[in-house]
This record gives sequence, C-alpha cells and structure tokens, in this order.
Amino acid sequence: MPEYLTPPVSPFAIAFDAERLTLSPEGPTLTRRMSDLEGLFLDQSAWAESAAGDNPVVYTVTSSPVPEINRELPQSITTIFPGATAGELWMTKGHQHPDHQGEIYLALKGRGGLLMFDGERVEWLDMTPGTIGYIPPGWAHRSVNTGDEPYAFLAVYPGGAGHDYGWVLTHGMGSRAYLDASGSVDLRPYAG
Ligand SMILES: O=P(O)(O)OC[C@H]1O[C@](O)(CO)[C@@H](O)[C@@H]1O
Ligand SMILES: [Fe+2]
Repeated sequence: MPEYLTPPVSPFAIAFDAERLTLSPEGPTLTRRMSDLEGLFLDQSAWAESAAGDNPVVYTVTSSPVPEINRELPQSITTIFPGATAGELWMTKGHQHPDHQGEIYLALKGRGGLLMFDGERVEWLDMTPGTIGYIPPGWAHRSVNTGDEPYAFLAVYPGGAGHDYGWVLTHGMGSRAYLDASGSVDLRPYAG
C-alpha cells in the first residue's frame, strides 16, 4: 500500500487524472463500507440490515502522498457511489476539523452536494463538475451523492486540521438529504 512521503517534503508534481480519478504518485487509499457509517443514517435498522447484509462500499478516498501534518496541504479524491438507505442518500461520514481551518472541494464527476453545519446554520451547495465548494473554518462538512452514477470530487485540505468524526455524532449535520418524487434534493431537518 502506498504511504505518505516523509517530511520535509520536497517540491514535486502530481499527475491528476480527472477522468480516471487518479493521483500519481499515490498515497494511502481507504474504502468506507456501510458498516463504517454506524450512527449516521436516520433509519438505524435499515443501516444495520445493510451493514450485516452485503455491506456495500459507500465511498472510497484516494490520497496523494503529502502527509497529514501541520503546514502541509494534502489532496484526495473521494468517490461516493449512488444509493440510498431508507431514502437517505449515500454520503461521507462527515467531520469537523478540530483545528478550525478551511478546505476546498472541486467536483469532478457525477452530481452531488456539499452539506455544511456550524452548529447552528446549515448550508448546502449543489456540486457538479467544475464547481469549487469552499468550506470555511468551523463548518463541519459532509458530501452526498445526489445522482445515479458515482459522484467524485477533489479535496485540498490543511494537513494539520485533523478529522473529528465524534462532533457529527454529537451535533448532527443540521439536515439530511433525500430526493423528492421529481428527483430534486429534499433537505429535511436532522431529527436524530
Ligand atoms: O473524512 P470523511 O468525512 O469520511 O470524508 C471523506 C474525505 O474527505 C476528506 O476530508 C477530504 O476532504 C478526506 O480527508 C476524507 O477522508
Ligand atoms: Fe475536511
């Protein structure tokens, strides 16, 4: 498995293929299955049934080899597969940066949304190829696939900001994403 570069990192070029969704050289890759998303979907029994059943891959994250440490600026490509659990669209776990720092996402393929929550306010950005979504410091963020093909985006994020997944379990994300009868995104109050 590819690893992160050892700091101090020297200048280098990364070949970014927005069609094949690859970064070269490549760092670590992770795969999140349904069982990794415990406590996140509203319908816990539908989640449990899926996780105990075929336990599908919900999303993958491919990273560049830039290490996740302070002052470095790693990149990753996240691909969320299309699907819904009891109607709730497949999504990333979502996280807050313990060290409040900003982040940018560039949509590459498919159709998605960027849900952000600062503990009080909720924001939703529609993400289609070419959209840059800006995540300001202090806003927890989650990505959602709103289409019927994989939704992929490039992230560039501060390596020392960290990932606090517990924040989302405690505070929620403000809204949950569904589709209405016409196929439009239907954001519902978080409730649970
Ligand atoms: O970390 P989550 O919430 O699973 O989201 C998917 C990916 O998005 C990133 O935050 C990139 O922004 C990765 O660090 C992360 O693994
Ligand atoms: Fe982040």
